[in-house]
Amino acid sequence: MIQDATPEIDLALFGAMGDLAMRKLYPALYNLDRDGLLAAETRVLGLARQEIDGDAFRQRVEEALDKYLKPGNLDQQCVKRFIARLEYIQLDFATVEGYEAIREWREGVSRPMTVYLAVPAAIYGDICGNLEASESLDNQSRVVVEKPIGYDLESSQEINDAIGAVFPEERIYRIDHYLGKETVQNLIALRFANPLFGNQWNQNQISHVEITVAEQVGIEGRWGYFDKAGQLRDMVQNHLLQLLCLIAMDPPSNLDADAIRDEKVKVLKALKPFSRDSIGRDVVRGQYTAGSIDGTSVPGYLDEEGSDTESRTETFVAMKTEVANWRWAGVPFYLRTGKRMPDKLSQIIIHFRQQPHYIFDPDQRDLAANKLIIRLQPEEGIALQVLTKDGGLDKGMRLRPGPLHLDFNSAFPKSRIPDAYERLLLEVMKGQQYLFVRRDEIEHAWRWCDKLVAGWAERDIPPRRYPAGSWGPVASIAMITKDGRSWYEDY
Ligand SMILES: NC(=O)C1=CN([C@@H]2O[C@H](COP(=O)(O)OP(=O)(O)OC[C@H]3O[C@@H](n4cnc5c(N)ncnc54)[C@H](OP(=O)(O)O)[C@@H]3O)[C@@H](O)[C@H]2O)C=CC1
Ligand SMILES: O=C1O[C@H](COP(=O)(O)O)[C@@H](O)[C@H](O)[C@H]1O
Repeated sequence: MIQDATPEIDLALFGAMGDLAMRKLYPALYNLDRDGLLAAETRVLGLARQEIDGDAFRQRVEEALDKYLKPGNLDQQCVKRFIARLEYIQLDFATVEGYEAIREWREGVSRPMTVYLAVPAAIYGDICGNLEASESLDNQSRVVVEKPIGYDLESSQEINDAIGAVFPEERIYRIDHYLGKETVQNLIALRFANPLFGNQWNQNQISHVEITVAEQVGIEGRWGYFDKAGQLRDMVQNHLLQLLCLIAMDPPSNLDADAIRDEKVKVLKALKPFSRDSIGRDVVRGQYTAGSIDGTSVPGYLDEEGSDTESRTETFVAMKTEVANWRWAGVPFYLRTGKRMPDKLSQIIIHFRQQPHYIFDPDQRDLAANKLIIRLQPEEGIALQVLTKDGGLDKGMRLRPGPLHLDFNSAFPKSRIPDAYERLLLEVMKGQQYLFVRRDEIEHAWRWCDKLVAGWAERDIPPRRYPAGSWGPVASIAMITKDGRSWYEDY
């Protein structure tokens, strides 16, 4: 059944034959269609430079759905309905020639057009300029752009200027797909709907925060892109800093996009820059060497396809940082992300302070602090680790840590947890921007990262090696251990 809440749109998808489109966007659009969340008239125009016709394009998309959707979600009738929405135009995006075909596709149609740029950011400006020059846009058209926007502050400003010359900020949707993950939404609910947490959320009650985003994959054939970027630009500048902002921000006055984004910007501005000394002490860069993941041997970074054996690009970063404001002064935020780690795992751990006076067994003192464990993947859920009395007559007043657990899959068994791209595409269709990143957020994040990169270059700090399948260089463990703490390990 179509829910009339989703407005109809025309989606022009640049990069229609690329990895992102095949792996994420068509499956997400199909799932929305299957769940009755695509308006009947919504159409999708694939644009790419391959010389194929509409039928061959639809065939490729159908194969992608077969490959990337969970078998239980494939319903042949829905596949047929979804595929019938697709059309294809062959185009070289860099030149204006051929863009008139988009205008022709839109002739006689009044529904808004959304342009999705699933292409490298370096050609966002060309595409926006060509769309404008060919008069393919109107004053309702929106644009969706992917991360990373640029390589540093300067390049991101150039790209944002080029997009902004054609689209006003309120019609630009900058994707950070972590913001579409179910638990991230729940983080907002948890923090701002529950006084239990809202009132404890500060340096008086929280001792430190951990954010781990571990990936099992390596660079997946993306050497050309990744070796120029590295894990700091690929993951920290966007996903980890966005998570940090959602944890650290003050309550917004309402759920409007700008109210939320204003608060996130304040956090980014308050992030302490690293000094020459603290870079060596509080940041660890790593690069994986050959190893094994789930019992399968995998090559080291320098042996990946297309590699340059001299590369010093990092595939792992761990750091201790701080948000220098009244709420968070003195509370370390430990961040860690890497490729080729033992598990795919994204989680945030909020470590609460211990009770001011402790009355239980001194041997158990280390247990005596609550932790809030916010799991983004693989199993989405939130658990509060509390201490209770260990059961049994022979145990006396022994404490036992255990979770008060909210596992979204078992708590809400009937509702499928949607992929981040489903949520984000739906919000674009509805014209809601609160899950998208504003220009100033991106630029403040780059400013902070650029200083770190400059510090690495100045101090000439090479990445430390870690075997694929490990939790990163030993130095990343030492970095937190010297504060008398450890990375949360209940994987
Ligand atoms: N893949 C992913 O998981 C993620 C991707 N992203 C971002 O999404 C965007 C797309 O990434 P991804 O799909 O992986 O990239 P791909 O290289 O797989 O796809 C990009 C597509 O754009 C096409 N293209 C590039 N230049 C032109 C041009 N001048 N004219 C016509 N077609 C052109 C390429 O065509 P051709 O093959 O002919 O060169 C290719 O099909 C990037 O900005 C990336 O950073 C962000 C997060 C995750
Ligand atoms: O943006 C990116 O994210 C993926 C990790 O996303 P996830 O949803 O699978 O956690 C990362 O592998 C990729 O390098 C990066 O560009």
